[in-house]
Amino acid sequence: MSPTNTPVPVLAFASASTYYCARKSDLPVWPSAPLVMITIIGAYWVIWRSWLFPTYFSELRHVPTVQGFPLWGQLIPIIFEECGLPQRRWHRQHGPIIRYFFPLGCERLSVADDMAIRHLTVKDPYNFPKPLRAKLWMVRILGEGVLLAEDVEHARQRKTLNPGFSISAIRTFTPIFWQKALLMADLQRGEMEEAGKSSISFEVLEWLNRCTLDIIGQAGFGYDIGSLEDATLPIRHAYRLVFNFDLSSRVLHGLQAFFPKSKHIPAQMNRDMEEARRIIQNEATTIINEKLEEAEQATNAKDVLALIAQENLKYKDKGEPGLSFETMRDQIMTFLAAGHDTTATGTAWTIHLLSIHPEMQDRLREEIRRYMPFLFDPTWTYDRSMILTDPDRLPYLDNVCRESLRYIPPIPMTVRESVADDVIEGYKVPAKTVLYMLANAINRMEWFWGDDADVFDPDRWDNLPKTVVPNSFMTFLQGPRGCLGRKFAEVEMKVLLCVLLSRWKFERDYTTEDPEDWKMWRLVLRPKEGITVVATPVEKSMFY
Ligand code: HEM
Repeated sequence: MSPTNTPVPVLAFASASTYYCARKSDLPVWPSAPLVMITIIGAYWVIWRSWLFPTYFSELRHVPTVQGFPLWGQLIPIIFEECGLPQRRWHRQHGPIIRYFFPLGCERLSVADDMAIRHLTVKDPYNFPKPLRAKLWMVRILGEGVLLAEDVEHARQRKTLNPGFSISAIRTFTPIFWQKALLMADLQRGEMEEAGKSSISFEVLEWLNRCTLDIIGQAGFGYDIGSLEDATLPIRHAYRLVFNFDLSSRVLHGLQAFFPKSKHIPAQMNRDMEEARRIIQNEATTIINEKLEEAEQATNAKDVLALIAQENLKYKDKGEPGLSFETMRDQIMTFLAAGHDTTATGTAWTIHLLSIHPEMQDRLREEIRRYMPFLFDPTWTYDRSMILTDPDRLPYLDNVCRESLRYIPPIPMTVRESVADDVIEGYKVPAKTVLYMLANAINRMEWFWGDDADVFDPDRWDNLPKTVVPNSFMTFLQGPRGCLGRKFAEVEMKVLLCVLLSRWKFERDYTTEDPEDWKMWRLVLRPKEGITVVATPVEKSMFY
């Protein structure tokens, strides 16, 4: 029985009592009848949603449940705490599969169990697509590319794009990572010299966002966005608008998850999102106009645009119409967003963690010096043929990156909704159940990571407990819907850290708020005011 349907016996009871009351008390049937009826149905609905349904009728009633009143559910901690933090606590109290409530008694499941995660991500991923409501919110900025496609269409797009993310393809992109990272470091140095100081305080997330945006532009589409050289470009402005964290924006974003139509309310946040969407769409259109022809000629190229162009030609060769302009544009929008903010946020959080763990920072810098001494030589210029610039050779760097991505996952959660009835780890899960996999909870569960799950410790990766399985680390999700750009992001992040740490020693800027105090979720988990660090040159000679 659906909780939203008022059962026929209740309607019959309400009508009969309405009629009886009106007759008994000599009241006119209008307007007393409708009032009595509404009162009875309302009372019944409240009792049904808050008690009868969740306790006695719901097919999910056997799932361990977080205490609270289902009518308003656990909305307050979910809204006011960091994304994933309440669920981390509830999983610790109630186990790896839990039920909690959104307002009006809407049930939600959160899974942090290896087999259950495997079920959702590998065994039956297409029975658990992203809910329409979540998509409607994301589509404005991401376009309808591979991230939001489902089922056969998703499998087709993924197959087209896969070659662009193979190890050999990433190797061809690595020189771009180095060139842009070195350009960023040079520009930072210029800023310090201009200020005439011996150290500088800068917001590292903004720098990294510009750098990774330029990287995805060049590596993904052979297009020079140039946001490192010009911080005021409209495209950067657009992404800044998306991350506006003032109170009214947060409330409206929350509202849109429930009422998508609220995007038409003439509020500042809706105007900002529309402006951002327009700018990002324009940028994607420019990329197609300027680069598609070139990409069509580059038959051996593996960047995203070349792969889309080749697919387009394949259709045309078969006499079919080919991909629509909107399909290509939306795919570019997807990669522009998914391919830059995530890595920038992950790298910025790593810089923050290293700034509050100076001994780890020193150790990492010494490793970089040992493997890549040329980075500390002011006369060195990048040479793309240098095998020594492979950042995967540095074991401690690998540990630091993994641990930072475990400890603060840039995408803290993913949401799914079942299409058909299913059984997950013995629990019957009816169609239309909304389920969460929260990396920000799963990555910290003691049953995977041990008692020190909440400690930031890169060395753990040298000696993982046997309980750690692939699904204990959900930063990139898993399975056919897992992050397509995982290897791309991992190498990019390492290159960025090699360059930044060989140039700068980072300390936390205690004149600013602790970024860990207020992490906000909007596509990624980012600090409200960015991450400001005090940077001092490692080698004076690097700065002339
Ligand atoms: C540290 C950086 C990154 C993290 C933590 C990350 C994380 C994720 C996660 C969790 C998902 C699954 C989202 C969901 O389905 O709910 C995802 C999907 C995706 N990511 Fe990443 N990502 C990162 C970097 C990148 C980069 C650099 C690219 C592209 C160059 C990229 C491209 C994609 C794409 C295309 C998908 C959609 C995959 C699909 O649905 O088949 N990501 N990413």
